[in-house]
Amino acid sequence: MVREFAAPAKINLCLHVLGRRADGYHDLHMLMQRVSLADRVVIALRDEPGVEVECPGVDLASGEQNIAARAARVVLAAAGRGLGARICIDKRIPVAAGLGGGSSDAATVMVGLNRMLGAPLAREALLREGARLGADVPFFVFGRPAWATGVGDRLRRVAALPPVWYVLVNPGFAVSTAWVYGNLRLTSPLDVAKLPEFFSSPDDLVRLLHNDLEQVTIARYPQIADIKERLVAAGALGALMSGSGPTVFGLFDDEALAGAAQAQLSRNPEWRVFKVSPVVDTEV
Ligand SMILES: C[C@@](CO)(OP(=O)(O)O)[C@H](O)COP(=O)(O)OP(=O)(O)OC[C@H]1O[C@@H](n2ccc(N)nc2=O)[C@H](O)[C@@H]1O
Ligand SMILES: Nc1ncnc2c1ncn2[C@@H]1O[C@H](COP(=O)(O)OP(=O)(O)O)[C@@H](O)[C@H]1O
Repeated sequence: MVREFAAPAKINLCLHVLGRRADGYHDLHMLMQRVSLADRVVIALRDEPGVEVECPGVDLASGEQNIAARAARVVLAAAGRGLGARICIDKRIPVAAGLGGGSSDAATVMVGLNRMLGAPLAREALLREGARLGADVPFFVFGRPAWATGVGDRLRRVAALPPVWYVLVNPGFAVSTAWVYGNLRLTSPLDVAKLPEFFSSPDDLVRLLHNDLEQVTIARYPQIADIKERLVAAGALGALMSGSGPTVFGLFDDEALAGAAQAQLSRNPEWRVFKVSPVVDTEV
């Protein structure tokens, strides 16, 4: 049996760091949304045990170090039928970019393989096992826009978000999430009660845009501030670094303007620029 799935990227519309925990991780308060830039994941079931992963054309680990392999192993073990899997990932999401590509691949493999094997894991188990693979994996299993708290593993539905377009600009270098958290200087935490719950217009989203990880990342990579300015000059209502960066997204309420901004920013040959829209909900 062979199946193909889309593994979408995410953006963090807001990311507030509440504090450092005893285990070294940070408690967060985020609004997260999946967008239409996606890796293509092909899963083939095999009669013999073992997992193989390849990501053609990308300098990424293909064995056990690939998070998609670890995700597959969890589901195959739960099925307990001595089966294996071969996974091929067409990486379209830039790697180590703040777009959650690895986490999305892992969640997509867990959910997809689980379905192919007759659902040995219930939704709660997928969320729990996903959290063991990476802090962002449960959000992708969740399958809809969400408020994410804890390390990103506690998820709560958000009322419908307004239709908008985003232009993603990736400057072409990778940033390590662990490095960003490790160099963070914590400021006074946010009063979460002040965050809005309902978003009826694009302006409501613009008011939310905030990322506590921006300062440390921009201090090392000033190009990120430059990209933000260019997106706003090209007509974005607001622009923000996503997650630990370095990808920046601009928020547009007009698709043609977003298209023009994409064309304009694509003139820089070092940048990868994508025009995307929010992904429709897909609950497991
Ligand atoms: C910043 C965010 C925002 O969505 O995403 P990215 O920008 O990386 O996609 C996440 O918090 C990233 O989540 P994820 O990339 O899954 O993190 P993990 O692999 O579990 O952790 C990598 C390292 O980051 C640090 N870490 C991660 C999450 C967190 N809440 N606090 C942390 O301090 C830890 O040092 C950990 O060892
Ligand atoms: N399938 C995968 N896709 C991307 N990165 C992966 C994958 N498997 C393991 N990794 C590792 O995870 C790290 C984080 O990658 P990624 O999820 O793309 O970034 P981010 O955490 O910024 O969203 C990479 O540096 C890479 O070495």
